[in-house]
Amino acid sequence: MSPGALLSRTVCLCPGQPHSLPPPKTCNAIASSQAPEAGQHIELECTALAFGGQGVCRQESGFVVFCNAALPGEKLLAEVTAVKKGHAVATKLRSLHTHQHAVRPPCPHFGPCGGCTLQNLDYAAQLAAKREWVVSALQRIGGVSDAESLVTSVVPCRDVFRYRNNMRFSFGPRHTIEAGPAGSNQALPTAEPHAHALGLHPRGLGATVLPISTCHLQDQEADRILQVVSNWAKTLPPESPAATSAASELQQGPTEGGLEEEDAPDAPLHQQQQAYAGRRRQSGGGRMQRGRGRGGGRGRQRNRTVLDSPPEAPTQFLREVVIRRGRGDVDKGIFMVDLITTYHAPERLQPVVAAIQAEVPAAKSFVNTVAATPRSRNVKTYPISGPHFLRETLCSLDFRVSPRSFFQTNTAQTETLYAIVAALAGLEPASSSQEQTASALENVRGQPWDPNESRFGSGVPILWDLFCGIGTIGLSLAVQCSRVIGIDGAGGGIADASLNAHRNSISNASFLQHDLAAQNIASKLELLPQPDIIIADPARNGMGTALLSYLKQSGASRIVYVSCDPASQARDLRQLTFDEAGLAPFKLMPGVVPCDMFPHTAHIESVALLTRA
Ligand SMILES: C[S@@+](CC[C@H](N)C(=O)[O-])C[C@H]1O[C@@H](n2cnc3c(N)ncnc32)[C@H](O)[C@@H]1O
Repeated sequence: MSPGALLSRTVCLCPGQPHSLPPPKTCNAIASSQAPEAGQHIELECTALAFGGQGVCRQESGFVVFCNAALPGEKLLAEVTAVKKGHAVATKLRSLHTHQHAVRPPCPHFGPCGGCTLQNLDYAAQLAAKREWVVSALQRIGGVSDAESLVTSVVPCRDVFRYRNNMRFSFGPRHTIEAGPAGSNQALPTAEPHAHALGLHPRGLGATVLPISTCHLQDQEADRILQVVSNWAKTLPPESPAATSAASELQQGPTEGGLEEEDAPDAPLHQQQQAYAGRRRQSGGGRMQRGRGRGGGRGRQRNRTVLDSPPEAPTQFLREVVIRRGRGDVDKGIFMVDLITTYHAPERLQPVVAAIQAEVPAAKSFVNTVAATPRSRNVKTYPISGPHFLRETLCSLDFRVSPRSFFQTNTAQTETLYAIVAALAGLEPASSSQEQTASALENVRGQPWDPNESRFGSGVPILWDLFCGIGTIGLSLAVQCSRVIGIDGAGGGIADASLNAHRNSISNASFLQHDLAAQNIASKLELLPQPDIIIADPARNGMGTALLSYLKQSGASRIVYVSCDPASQARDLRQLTFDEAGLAPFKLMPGVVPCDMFPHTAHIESVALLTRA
């Protein structure tokens, strides 16, 4: 979320209404006459990190300025890049003193890359800032006055670099950008448009691509694949100006830094419906609308069919590449490469597949996803070579992951997250082998509530795993339940989940495809065996109001709410705990546990337990 979005989104804290982070109170109090001018160099003091990783700074007058790369407590010199109503946006030029938590970012792309915006802050300080985001969202959006005492310290990640099992890189349609002054986040248009740059979107410049040679979040062999694809792309003849400008218009990818956590919900090969569009929608309504406006009619028209051959209008062929690495026992070290194109022309991809195979023998699986636009409703994935899925191991279970199925990106830390979820659900964690998991559980149990108090006897509870993806959470707990019902909107994820139950000889779990945001969702859910425990792990936009109302009137005694967006989580918790006539509210329990799945990025996972008040 950009600071601008953070300030401009409308706020309504009535349960059941869409709402968002309210603007900092100070902003409205400062007269706009005290605003700096664009281009001006100003001295700032950073007081906090806003959700999204921007430094919240103030001028001496108190005027609020959001500045990237600014660290809490730092005094700095910055250049104002934009002045909005009530706040300004600036780029850091240099620090005015040595900051105690500043570290040298190891990545050469730090600054312009929109991915690791916190790489210049030491890890302990990152964790402190992330905890503050969760506390502040609960206070300001959730209306939780004692949030400070409810939220535990953040469960850290053991591996703070190269922890991701997949990365998505974009082909640049028209411009590339270069690094700005060291430590700053400045993006500069190059003189020469380059149609075949491969990299990540810089923050705030969705239609441009920062060429990336190495990403410290993926492993080094993945870097080699990235370089092979990048070198191949450079040898291609440039696209026609019409094609690149069409792509530029349509390219409003949400993957700033390639780090969107709502990776595409999947549908089975050749049965994709709405999945790719779903991911884009989940990642932020504002972006979706913005993209639609820019894409215009052309984008909508293309959405209707998958393009099995080049379209009539000039179209840039290459869109994105996703590099996934198996980290489980079976496919450990095996890569799946998904080349995402705007139309199907497999012969054009053969040279790059051969080049990757020659350079990185561990790359065994190649697929081609065809999506005419980032928001295409019809998407197909065609196998090119090798298996068209990966096998992953989580909590000692074997999972099949299709190319675009959602799978948590930090495999090692996912086991820790799931152990926290199990503990809060009153169940035994499926895996507590890692030291890290043990300390996470200690973190949970150190709180003044006792999970044993309402512990379910083995095999008793009915568990609903809402937003289940490929079924990982529910299946890992199935042995302790009489029944697990997993629900997700993505057909491909549900297909994988059912296969995963079978593959692991789990017979008490079933998986259903439903749009949990639908207004009539109650009519679907009331037909199911009613839950004792609900685990909900929605995408970034949280749960819909119809679902929240249904959960409130369900017979469930506890809900474990896993979220990758503290703001939408706080909003939903407010509705679930709101005392309405005739509906027994839930109570938010002490022990809201932030778990860091994404070091150096402005993302935090947070797990909350609700029980009946
Ligand atoms: C953060 S993922 C969680 C997946 C799973 N719990 C896990 O740990 O891997 C969010 C999931 O929500 C699903 N989803 C998003 N919007 C949905 C909707 N409106 N209805 C149902 N499922 C939805 C996505 O397909 C995705 O699988």
